[in-house]
This record gives sequence, structure tokens and C-alpha cells, in this order.
Amino acid sequence: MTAPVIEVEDVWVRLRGHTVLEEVNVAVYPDDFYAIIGPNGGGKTTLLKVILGLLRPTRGTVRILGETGGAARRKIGYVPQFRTFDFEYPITVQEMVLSGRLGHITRIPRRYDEEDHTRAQEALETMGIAGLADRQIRNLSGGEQQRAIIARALVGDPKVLLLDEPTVYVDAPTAAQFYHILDWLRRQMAIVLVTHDIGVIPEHVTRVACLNRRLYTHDTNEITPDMIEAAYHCPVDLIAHGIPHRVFSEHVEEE
Ligand SMILES: Nc1ncnc2c1ncn2[C@@H]1O[C@H](COP(=O)(O)OP(=O)(O)OP(=O)(O)O)[C@@H](O)[C@H]1O
Repeated sequence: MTAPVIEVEDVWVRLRGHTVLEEVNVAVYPDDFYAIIGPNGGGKTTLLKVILGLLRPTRGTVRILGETGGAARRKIGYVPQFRTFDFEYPITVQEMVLSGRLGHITRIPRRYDEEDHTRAQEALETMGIAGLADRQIRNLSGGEQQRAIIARALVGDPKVLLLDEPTVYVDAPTAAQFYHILDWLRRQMAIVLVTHDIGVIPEHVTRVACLNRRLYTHDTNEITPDMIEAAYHCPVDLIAHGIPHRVFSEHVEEE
């Protein structure tokens, strides 16, 4: 059997006295398009931070390509939530994409070399924005900015791409285009997507998990009533009509 790209084993995270992740186990394989859904505050971003090595779990291990050290983490491409970017910052698309190489430069002084520029050019072409290279990011449309952010995550030649709610601020046609790009990218790398957009799951995703402190999954792309009840603590009859957490009429208090 192929080895996992990401292995999360018995991970617990406690922050300021609260258990945010509890006994989380998940393995992501090279041909996976893995979606993680769950209510606000359920721990999705925290899990991504643990996988990226930005947050040390209270307990448990994370292996990237079989290694626990930092070097393998360079094989992860990360697309943070849109709101974490300052699009008013005066920087061109090319400069922004190139900045994704910084973590890969070990020489001093940390200057970009020819390979960095070649990789940036390839990533711009992959995302179909080579023609925008000299434009300021603040002058791009939301969809173009989104492509630039993904290009930045691709310059390190990742084996897995982690995306945190990438379609929150884009319109439906742009989101559809975006999933088309992901379908194409997943031929080259595993994809882990944190999303509230459950409508895309049957069509694009190979496996889905619900995260609310604990992770609930059947290792398929089916969202089952028991997973939703466990993660959202809600009745499930309205699930098909939208984002579960917003549409349910009744809530059972968390124990
Ligand atoms: N640095 C921190 N210190 C204390 N608590 C934190 C910290 N970071 C996150 N938390 C808490 O951990 C919980 C999980 O947060 P997290 O951002 O991982 O959730 P999420 O599932 O990504 O939520 P959303 O869907 O709203 O983005 C929340 O209750 C949050 O308040």
C-alpha cells in the first residue's frame, strides 16, 4: 500500500485550558482530495497549524512523508484563509509568488536565484496568471488574487496542498473555476481542503471528515448523519439545504 503523505496520530491540543483537539487520527494519501468540514471553532485551522508544524500538539505525532522533522514540512503548500492576507500591501503578483520560495532558501544572504524565478514563472503559468505578473495584487479581482495565493503555495513543489476555506469570498462561477483547478492539481499532489462548502464534496472529494474537537469519518466521500450529529450536535434532516450549522433549527448543548 502507498505510504501516507500526512499521518496524524493521536493528536491532542490544549489552548488556554481548553481542549481544542482530542485524539485526532488521520492519514492523507498521495491521491487523496480530503475535505475537512465542521462548525466554527471546531478546530480545523488548529489541525492545519499542527500539520504545518506551526503549533506543537500537547500530545501525539504528525509525520509528513514519514518524517517528524521540519524539513519534510517544506513539501507542504499552504493556502491560508483569505482574511489573513493584506491585499493593500504594495507588492506585485510575481513578488508575492516568489515570496513562497523564501522558506526554501538556506543560503545567506537570502536572495532569489534563477531556480526561484523559474519556479515562480511555472507556478504563474500553472495558475493561468503569467500575464498578471507585474500587476499590483491590490488591483486584481478576488478570483485573480486567489490564483496568486495558490501559485505562491505551489512554488515549493509541494507533495500536498492544504487550503483553509479558499472559496469564502469568491462568487459561484469563480468557485467552480477554482475547483476545476484543484481537480487538475490533484493529479500531481494530495489536497486537503477545509471548507464549509459541503455542496462540492460529492463531486470533487475522495474522503471527508467532520471535525469538532474530535474527528469523525468513514474514510469515504460520504457525509453521513452520524458524522454530522457527532460533529455539529444537531439533528440532520436539513443538511442538504446548505451549511449545516446555520440551517439546523435545534441545537443540543455540548456536554
Ligand atoms: N491561540 C489560541 N489561544 C486560545 N484559543 C485558541 C487559539 N487559537 C484558537 N483557539 C480556539 O480554538 C478553537 C478552535 O479554533 P480554530 O480556529 O481551529 O477553529 P476552526 O474550526 O478553524 O473555526 P472556523 O470555522 O471559525 O475558522 C476555538 O475555540 C478558538 O477560539
